Amino acid sequence: MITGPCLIVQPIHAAGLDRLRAAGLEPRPASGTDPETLAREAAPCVAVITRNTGFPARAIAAAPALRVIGVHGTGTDHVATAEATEAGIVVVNTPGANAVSVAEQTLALIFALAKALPEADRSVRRGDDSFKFTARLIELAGLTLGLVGFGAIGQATARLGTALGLRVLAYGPSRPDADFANAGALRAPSVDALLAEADIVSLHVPLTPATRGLIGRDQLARMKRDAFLINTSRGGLIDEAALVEALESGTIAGAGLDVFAQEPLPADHPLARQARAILTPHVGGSTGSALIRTAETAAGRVVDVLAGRRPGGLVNPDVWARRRAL
Ligand SMILES: NC(=O)c1ccc[n+]([C@@H]2O[C@H](COP(=O)([O-])OP(=O)(O)OC[C@H]3O[C@@H](n4cnc5c(N)ncnc54)[C@H](O)[C@@H]3O)[C@@H](O)[C@H]2O)c1
Ligand SMILES: O=C(O)[C@H](O)COP(=O)(O)O
Repeated sequence: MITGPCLIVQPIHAAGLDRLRAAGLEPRPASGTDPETLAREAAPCVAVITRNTGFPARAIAAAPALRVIGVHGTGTDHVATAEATEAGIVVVNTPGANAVSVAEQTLALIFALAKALPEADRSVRRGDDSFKFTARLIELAGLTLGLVGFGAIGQATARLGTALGLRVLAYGPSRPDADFANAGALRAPSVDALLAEADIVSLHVPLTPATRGLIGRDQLARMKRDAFLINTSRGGLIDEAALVEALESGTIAGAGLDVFAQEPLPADHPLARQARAILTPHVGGSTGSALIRTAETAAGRVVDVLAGRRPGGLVNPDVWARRRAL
């Protein structure tokens, strides 16, 4: 029987909490997400489950009993994995658990831009039919969708795109040809080639030192003037000041963003004033089914680690042999 408290940094679906309780753990919701609160509340815990606010080095240092950090989701850029590894703490995530939902969110942002959904909705509510006659909406079939990153979400997005009649071009140098063939995508030789050719550019790479600022002023200038940029991955992939400038000057036609360098996006942020941008608050994985899958998978992997079973989704596999003992 496993016992001990598991800090829940941000709310997760009850299915995950039930899984922890069934194994003997006591889920404890954190009362805040600042490093000081997390350090204080993680101190007695054997496990932590975190969402995209992450788990900082300071909290790791303050938690001598901590054995495992479960990441609710795929991206681990926000977790102090190097410090966890150093301390012998296992980090697990849930790749793929929310991939289809994020691909659907990507398509939702594309549709919202192409069909001007916010503007259309507002015009109806005003009782004003002028939009019907001024609207110049976009037919997607036949356009080129360019995907930067071709893992679980990139491939799921490609399948949805090809079903709509989009021509899908993808950049994923480490992926085998079979992934492209199975998803109906063409291989792009470089990010620059993809930027020049795509009518819609969508980002699906993790945030790492190599991908931070991947899309800056130069890359935006390479895009077509009537192209859209979509980001459901991480805000840090885009130089947001350059994006604001590109939207204001008409260098690109619009942006659909689910993620931001700072979350929540401050209400007075220049992106929040862009008429050519559609913004959602990091909800790509927040469908009912993805939330259940992600919470159950994260909780199940935390329980596996504490029970001594090698879990799926090991982020720091090297630590397994020298993990902290219970
Ligand atoms: N908005 C949301 O709620 C949400 C939900 C899930 C994931 N995400 C984000 O989406 C990202 C992608 O998720 P995924 O499930 O597709 O992950 P994945 O690991 O399956 O795929 C990522 C792909 O990017 C590739 N890659 C890494 N660096 C690259 C580079 N410089 N150039 C080209 N390719 C590169 C990897 O090799 C991999 O194939 C996650 O890292 C996460 O940050 C956001
Ligand atoms: O990387 C991911 O999977 C998402 O960013 C998950 O974020 P969430 O747990 O806050 O939904």
